Amino acid sequence: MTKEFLFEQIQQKQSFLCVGLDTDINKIPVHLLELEDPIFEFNKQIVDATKDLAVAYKPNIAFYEAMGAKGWESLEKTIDYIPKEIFTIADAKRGDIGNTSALYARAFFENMDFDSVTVAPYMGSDSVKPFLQFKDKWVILLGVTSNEGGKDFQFLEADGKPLYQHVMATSKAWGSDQNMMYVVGATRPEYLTDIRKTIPDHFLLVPGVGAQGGDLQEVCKYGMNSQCGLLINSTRGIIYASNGVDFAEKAREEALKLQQEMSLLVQSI
Ligand SMILES: O=c1ccn([C@@H]2O[C@H](COP(=O)(O)O)[C@@H](O)[C@H]2O)c(=O)[nH]1
Repeated sequence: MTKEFLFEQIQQKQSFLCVGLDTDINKIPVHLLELEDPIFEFNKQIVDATKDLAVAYKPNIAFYEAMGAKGWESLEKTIDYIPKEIFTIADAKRGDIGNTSALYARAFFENMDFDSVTVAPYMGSDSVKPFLQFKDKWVILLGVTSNEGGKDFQFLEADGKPLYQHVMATSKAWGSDQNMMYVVGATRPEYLTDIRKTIPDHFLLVPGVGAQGGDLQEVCKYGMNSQCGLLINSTRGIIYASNGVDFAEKAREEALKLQQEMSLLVQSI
């Protein structure tokens, strides 16, 4: 998917919501467990209930890998089911020596038809560049993560700048704002002004709204750009709003609350 198309979708839907699909067999409603593929059935109903409100879906690969071969099957069916105009993110946090990264890239971009994959920058350029060889596919590089432990390394100073700034300033030359995005946690909006000085035009994937307590307005105040520039992810706050038979309906209600807030913000661009 191109950046222009993504922005068109944001304008059309008045939304920059990314719904996380971290589907945990132990958390889904019990009535689904008697079905052949409960994980896929859950995802299908979440997608059906939210697809007019979301511009992206983000399955976290851990939730599928943990289920073995059956989990990969549910993931493949989910990706095939999501409408093509919706941006898909394999939240896999991959990255390895070049020839290994090339195979990770094939797994998500050729074997499965994801639009993007999250990649950890720690192993440097040759671990990231193989993911950038695919037309209209995206790398989403970890920048400033939302978790408490993110501060263990990401803010350490080198040459007067925090490590995450080195990551962004160096890596942006490996691709462009047409094939790279960065993860910036919603729990750390105070870094967005500085981040926008380094990468004014790139899209940011922002997890941490909802269950982790990140604030949508704060993120938008400092992180939005003229093409929106943000994909805001909420997972547990949406998909586990209820664990009863009304789970999809309640998920829609939560997604709608965020979309309505986003609509006003899109209009202000
Ligand atoms: O810095 C990061 C990077 C990734 N994540 C992932 O996003 C979702 C968040 O889920 P919530 O339920 O909305 O908290 C999840 O898949 C994380 O692994 C992140 O939270 N922070």
